[in-house]
Parts: sequence; structure tokens; C-alpha cells
Amino acid sequence: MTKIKGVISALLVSYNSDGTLDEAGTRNIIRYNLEQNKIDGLYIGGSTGENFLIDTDTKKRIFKLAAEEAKGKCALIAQVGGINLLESLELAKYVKELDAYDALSAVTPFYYKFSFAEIKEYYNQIIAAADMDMIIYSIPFLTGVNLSLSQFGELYDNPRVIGVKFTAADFYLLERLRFAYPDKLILSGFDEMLFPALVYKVDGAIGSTYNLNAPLAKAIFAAVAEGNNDKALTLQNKMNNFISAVLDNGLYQTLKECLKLAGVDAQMCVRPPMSQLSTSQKEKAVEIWQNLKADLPQ
Ligand SMILES: CC(=O)N[C@H](C=O)[C@@H](O)[C@H](O)[C@H](O)CO
Ligand SMILES: CC(=O)C(=O)O
Repeated sequence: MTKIKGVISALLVSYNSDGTLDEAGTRNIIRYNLEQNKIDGLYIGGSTGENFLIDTDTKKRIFKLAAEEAKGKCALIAQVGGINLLESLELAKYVKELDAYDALSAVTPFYYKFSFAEIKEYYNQIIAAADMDMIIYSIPFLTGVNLSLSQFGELYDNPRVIGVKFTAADFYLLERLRFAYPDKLILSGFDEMLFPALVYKVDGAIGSTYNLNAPLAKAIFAAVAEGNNDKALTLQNKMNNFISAVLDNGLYQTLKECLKLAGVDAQMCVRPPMSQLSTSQKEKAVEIWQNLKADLPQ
């Protein structure tokens, strides 16, 4: 079992122009992450993979190809959550059979206002279906679900729940979680806040932009580890110049365009209803990638 820590890319997935999965291209994205970025882990089936826009079979194909490309090379986490619990149970069992993943993850169920008892039951059922470790995926700004400290504690009563992917700017809650549950993992989810999250002693970080800027993220980890916060902040400033430009131009589309510019051979379309980049956005992506390249540590 690979230790889950460090810089973990939330895998970008390449789709064809008709919306089908571009398998070969997605394999190339994984290879780029392993060989160029030297990432510590991959998070498969997250927001970044456009997971909530695709069907069950496509989700399975992505879990399988990632297992084939990366098993034993880095930590592997499979996000199987959603609002169709029967699908989540099926995916969890499928991931277990692949025998390549270090943990499952599941987003807090969204859209309907589920009670906390329902949310807890959802996690316990997914865990039981696969008998695997679980990382809660908490992303309140997209799900509307805000778990409290004591609710995290209740979820942590199941020893299979090993931690949280924490995509929120609530550093008070982050500090309380770190203090109350020192043995549970905290994986920071907002790449633009990596430095402060590391000051609060998160174990690692999972993010979309690490598909491109992992070398900067690694340098931030190293700077904080050696106590050089000024250096870490300077690096975070560089990273955020990239992230803010990407967010302005279209997040996943621009990240995928940058991968193309970095030499990754893939179709790099997004799934509808997301729209593809316009010509002017593509031109902007060239500038964004050039600027990042100049800032990446050699
Ligand atoms: C919704 C989403 O994609 N969240 C990612 C992780 O949780 C982040 O990596 C962000 O994409 C990134 O921090 C930019 O805001
Ligand atoms: C980390 C993130 O972006 C994801 O859920 O894919």
C-alpha cells in the first residue's frame, strides 16, 4: 500500500469531440503526470475528470486504464461518490476488483438536502460494499454540504474513514480537524491555498492544476518543510499567477490546452454541457502556458 501524501493530481481526462472517452489521450495525461510531474498520487473520478457528467461504464473504463498505467507507481484514489448510491456501490466493488487503488473517496451527496444520518449511512454503505479505506470529499462551494467538526468526528468513528479531501477556505475548521484528529489524513483541495494549508500541516494536496504545475507545488512543500515561508510564499505567488489566469480563461479547458502545449498527445475536449475553448481563449492559453513554463523550477 502506497502512502497517501504529497502532491496528488486530480486527473484531467481527455474526451473526443463527440464526448466519448479518449482512452489513448487519457493514458498520455497519466504518463505525463508520472514522468514529467513525478507526482505522488492520482485522484481519479473527481470534479477535474468531469466525473459528474459521464456514465457508469465510462467511469469504470477510466478507473481501469488508470490502474493499468499507474499501479504501483504512485498512490491511487478512486472517487466513486455521487447522488446515485447504487452506482457508487457498483463502482466501489469494481475498484476493489481492480486491486490497484489505495483508497476510495466519495463526494458528500449533493443536490437534495440529505440529512447527516443519510450522509453517514451513504459512507458506511460504500465502505462496506468494497471493504476499502475511504477519504471523504468535502467541497461545500459546489455541494452546499458543510460538515461540522463533530460530524467529521462521527464519520471518523468508522475506522475505514481515513481522512478528508478538504476543498474549502475554512482554515479554522482545518486547524480544528488537524488538532482533534491528528491521525486522520487531510488533503488540501484548493491549489491556490496550498502554502497556508501546509502551514496548518496538511498531509498532502489533491488538485487539478498539479497536472501542470506539480514542480511548483513540490517546491512549496519543500520550502515549508525547511521552514522557509518567504520562499514558499514567493512560489505560491507564481502558482497563483497561473491559477488565476486559468480560472479566468476556463478552468479544465485551459488546463487541458496547456497539457497539449506541453506535448501531451490527446484530443483534450471537455464533456458537454461544458464548452470548448474559442480561438481567442486558445491563444490566451498559449500565453498562460509560456508564463507558467518560465516559472517552473528546473
Ligand atoms: C472544483 C475543483 O476543480 N477543485 C479542485 C480540487 O478540489 C481544485 O484543484 C481547483 O480546481 C483549483 O484549486 C482551482 O480553483
Ligand atoms: C481535486 C479535484 O479537483 C477533483 O475533485 O477532481
